[in-house]
Amino acid sequence: MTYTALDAWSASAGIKLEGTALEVVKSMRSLSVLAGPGAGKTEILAQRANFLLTTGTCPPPRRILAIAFKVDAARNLLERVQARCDPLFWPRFESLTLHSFAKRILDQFREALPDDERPTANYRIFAPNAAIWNDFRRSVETEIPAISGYNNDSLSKVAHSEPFGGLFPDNDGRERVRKAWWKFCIQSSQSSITFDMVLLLATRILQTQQVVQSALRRTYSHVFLDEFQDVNEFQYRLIVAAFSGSDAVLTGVGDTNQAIMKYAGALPDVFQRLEADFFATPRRLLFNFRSNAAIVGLINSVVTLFESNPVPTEAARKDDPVPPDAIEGWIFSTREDESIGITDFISSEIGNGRRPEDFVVLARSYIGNVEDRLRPHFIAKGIKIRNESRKFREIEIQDLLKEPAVRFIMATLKLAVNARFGSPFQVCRDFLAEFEGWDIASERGLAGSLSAVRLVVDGLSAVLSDRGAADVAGTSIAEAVVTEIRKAQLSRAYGDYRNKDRLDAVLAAFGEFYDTCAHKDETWEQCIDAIEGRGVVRLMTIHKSKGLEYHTVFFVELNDDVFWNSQDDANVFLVALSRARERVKFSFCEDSSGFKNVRQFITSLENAGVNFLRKTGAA
Ligand SMILES: Nc1ncnc2c1ncn2[C@@H]1O[C@H](COP(=O)(O)OP(=O)(O)OP(=O)(O)O)[C@@H](O)[C@H]1O
Repeated sequence: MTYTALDAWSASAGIKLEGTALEVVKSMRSLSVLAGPGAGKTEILAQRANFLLTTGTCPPPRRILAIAFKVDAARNLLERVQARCDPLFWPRFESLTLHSFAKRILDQFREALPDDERPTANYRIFAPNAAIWNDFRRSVETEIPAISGYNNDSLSKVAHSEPFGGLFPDNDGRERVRKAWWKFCIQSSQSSITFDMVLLLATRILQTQQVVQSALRRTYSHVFLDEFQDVNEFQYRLIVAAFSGSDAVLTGVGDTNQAIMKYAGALPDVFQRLEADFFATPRRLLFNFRSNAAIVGLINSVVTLFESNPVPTEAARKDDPVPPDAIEGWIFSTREDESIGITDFISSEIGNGRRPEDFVVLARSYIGNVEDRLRPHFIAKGIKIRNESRKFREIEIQDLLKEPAVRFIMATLKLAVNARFGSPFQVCRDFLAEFEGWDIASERGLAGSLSAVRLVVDGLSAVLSDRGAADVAGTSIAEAVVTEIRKAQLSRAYGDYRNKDRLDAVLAAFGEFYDTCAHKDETWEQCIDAIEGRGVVRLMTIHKSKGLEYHTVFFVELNDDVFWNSQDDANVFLVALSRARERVKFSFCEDSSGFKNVRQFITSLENAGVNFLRKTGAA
């Protein structure tokens, strides 16, 4: 293996790395990096992985572990590393969510737990609802009469508090409740445990089993913590148990303005803790690579509405041209006028060569209502629109497409109909190699995965038998790709699918969603584009826009004073605002019930440089 000399290493084409960004990429010590939206946090981690692997700074057999807090963030980072790094190197880069990291420890070392804390091998993960808390109360009310004094919230706190007798004295009533909950979850023929319990158990294993802890520490020389602002206490403790006091170099990256998870208990001082516990040096990235100068200016002004001493970001694209309507507010008399106005605007932009997928319409909630209002106008103009929150079998489209089973089906389908968008061969091969445990860096693994790809594609082609997309049912495609054997493999590879109903629901949802995308007289390519959202204008809630970027962002339905009452809401709004590359439009309607509450917000936007126009429905 040939390594690049440290000072001969350079960033991938098109990526500008200077100053602090370059220092972060090449750092030999732990860092805690704060950066605003669009600062290139994900890109910097991808470049850092490339640097560490290709220069031999992370030497084999040691690996890099990247921990993210959402499945798509973990996948996005892995894809960027794969795209920028030679296949000789990137297999030593692992990108996991913290949950899957914890689950992996639990699954491998479950046996090390004492009897009363050890879930059964076939344990399932659940989120307790009111009915389950009631069941629990009923099951222990004779033994612990005080249980009636606990509401669901306090029950959840006690149940998931510091376990194993660490927090409450033995004679404290709460300790009895906690123990009873663990017994309730663990001691049946199939244990049901919460995600928090998975984290606690994995932490427990690392704290008590030195061999496991040392093996983990030997494996990883570098650890990335992406979206670190979202870490809560349990999650942080797992990271401490895994790596505190080791030689691992940690890189924690995050953005306090994007702390979307505050409601889930994210730690406000998590960066300071990283600095104290891991001797991480603080760094700040001040550029925004995504948005043009007008939008960066707006973001900086809006931040001052919510924070007393914000650190402004600088537009890295300061020399790029800015469209005259880059930041604009629109006021319509009625919602009907608004729907016509937005549709006409997008339609004329598409007429000028912009793509439908360059636009997103964001609302805080009730996105289905927005869809109902816009759809007829979009149809009349021949533009496809998609509400990413629309559910099939309780799964939102946006989440459905991220499901491993669906990504595997889509890659196979593309190969079968010869639609090459998005490296389907590589995706399909990697899935199959993962299912079979093949190492594609080895000759045997590569040959095995190639013939497996051929086999699965041939199997699907036989089912399609030269028919058009609309003549094949979505369920037939799902069944042809995800056979019973593949189902078993998927459930081995992805903990979520261990619950058979869940995998079946994903496959059924895919089938139904496919059927809505396959139209008569359209080609396979059009069908695949419709599934993957090319050629469609998207609608989504602002929460779901995190991590994405669009040319033009419309905000609608911001007519809600509740929205501006908390720092969390402000953060969510800032995340959404920073999705825009070139243009942001804030649209308000006078006939919506919340309009009377947004005067102050409109004034603030005006003060921040947003030009408000009174609009009519007509183009
Ligand atoms: N150093 C760089 N040089 C040029 N372009 C860059 C650089 N870093 C990032 N970009 C581009 O800027 C955009 C934002 O980058 P990226 O998604 O990595 O930022 P982020 O900080 O992770 O974003 P966010 O947290 O707001 O979702 C992307 O289009 C990316 O390709």
